[in-house]
Amino acid sequence: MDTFLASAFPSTLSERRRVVGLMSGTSFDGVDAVLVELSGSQGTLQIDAQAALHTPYSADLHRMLHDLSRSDKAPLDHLAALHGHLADCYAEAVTALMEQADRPLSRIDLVGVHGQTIVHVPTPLAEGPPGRGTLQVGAPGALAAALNCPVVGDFRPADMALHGQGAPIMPYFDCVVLGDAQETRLMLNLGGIANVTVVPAGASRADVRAFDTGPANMVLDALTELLFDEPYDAAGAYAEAGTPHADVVATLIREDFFQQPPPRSTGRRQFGADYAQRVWAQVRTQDGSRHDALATAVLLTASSVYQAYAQFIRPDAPADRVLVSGGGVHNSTLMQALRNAFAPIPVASTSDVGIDPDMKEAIGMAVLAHEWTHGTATALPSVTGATRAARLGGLHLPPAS
Ligand SMILES: Nc1ncnc2c1ncn2[C@@H]1O[C@H](COP(=O)(O)OP(=O)(O)OP(=O)(O)O)[C@@H](O)[C@H]1O
Ligand SMILES: CC(=O)N[C@H]1[C@@H]2OC[C@@H](O2)[C@@H](O)[C@@H]1O[C@H](C)C(=O)O
Repeated sequence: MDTFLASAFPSTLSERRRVVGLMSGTSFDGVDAVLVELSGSQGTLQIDAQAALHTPYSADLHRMLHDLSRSDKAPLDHLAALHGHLADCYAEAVTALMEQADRPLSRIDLVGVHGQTIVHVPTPLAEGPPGRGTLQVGAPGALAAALNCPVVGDFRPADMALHGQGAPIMPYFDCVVLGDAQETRLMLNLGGIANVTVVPAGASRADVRAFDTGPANMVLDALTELLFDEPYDAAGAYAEAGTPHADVVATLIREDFFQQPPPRSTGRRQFGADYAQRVWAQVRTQDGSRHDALATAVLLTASSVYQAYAQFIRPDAPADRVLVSGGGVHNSTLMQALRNAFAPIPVASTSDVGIDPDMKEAIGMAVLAHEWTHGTATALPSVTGATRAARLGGLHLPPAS
């Protein structure tokens, strides 16, 4: 197979590649696209960021994704149509990225695409078919055809086949790119969901721990939409004007999910719009305002991240620094709540270590695709619970001409 790739797409396997990474996460806000030049592998990996672009989803697409992920009776034809439509959206995002970089599409050697998670079933359902699975839409094969370029996607199933949760998959990047010989680092991504990776000073991959801590922007966005009719709480201004209801947080944080030891992963099924409604109902019962609801959701995020750290990470690997990525870095109220919770441990953005916090996961997808071509097993069984490390992803090639 590598022989075929080498003859049909020689630049894909050249020492220094131009790789596009595409991420669209649980916030359903749009597509993050990066162009990076990558060379080396694992310990010798070098990343040279060239261009980055966020392309927002249209309001219609945002709503359709919400509807699909919320409903237990989502129409299957809508799902199939979105699988194709998202691939078109990704192709448009890549085209805009390359225009911004002033480079032709033909200069791309490889693409890594995460796809849009619609539903993730890491443990068997109580009712229904047996088995576990994960569904990311945005067909990588269609994207390969649109861009006429090899695409690596479907990063989660191989780990699940080896009894892992198939998530999180960023810890490879956190360890290889952001790990440090002297400093124990806690990487915190504040996307729709909050997730952490701890990389102890000088650690090997087996020492890395990572898991989803619970909600981040997903609940904040749902409350902002419900109460202010806006997509998100810009800079956390509404939350800052409110007062957090600490007893509501104390009640919510006692629930099962927050006690569950890692490996654990979650998503919109658990912390979607219904959950936001519950938070609002509890704040309202105490005559709280809509600003208080946002302040409470901010405190819930910061407290659940800190509680997870204190319970499951600190005993073995006390952190020297917290490095935050994801859209949540722009929410100053949330960042302040995290600084309060973690003090005296400093809480900074990944930009302090040279990684654009808005593009970390997109760069991660480029790196996973690049490592796939090197045959690197990028899953971390210490994180996902798999029986051994899988080479994450599947290769999709353009149709033969
Ligand atoms: N200026 C801002 N102020 C406050 N919040 C912001 C701002 N910009 C972005 N955000 C938040 O960041 C979210 C997007 O974050 P991000 O792109 O990291 O999420 P994601 O990749 O979809 O999620 P995940 O990493 O969980 O898959 C938005 O929905 C919004 O809530
Ligand atoms: C199944 C799925 O899409 N999981 C996402 C989700 O969004 C955030 C968090 O939950 C994280 O575990 C994961 O994404 C990142 C890219 C990961 O796997 O590392």
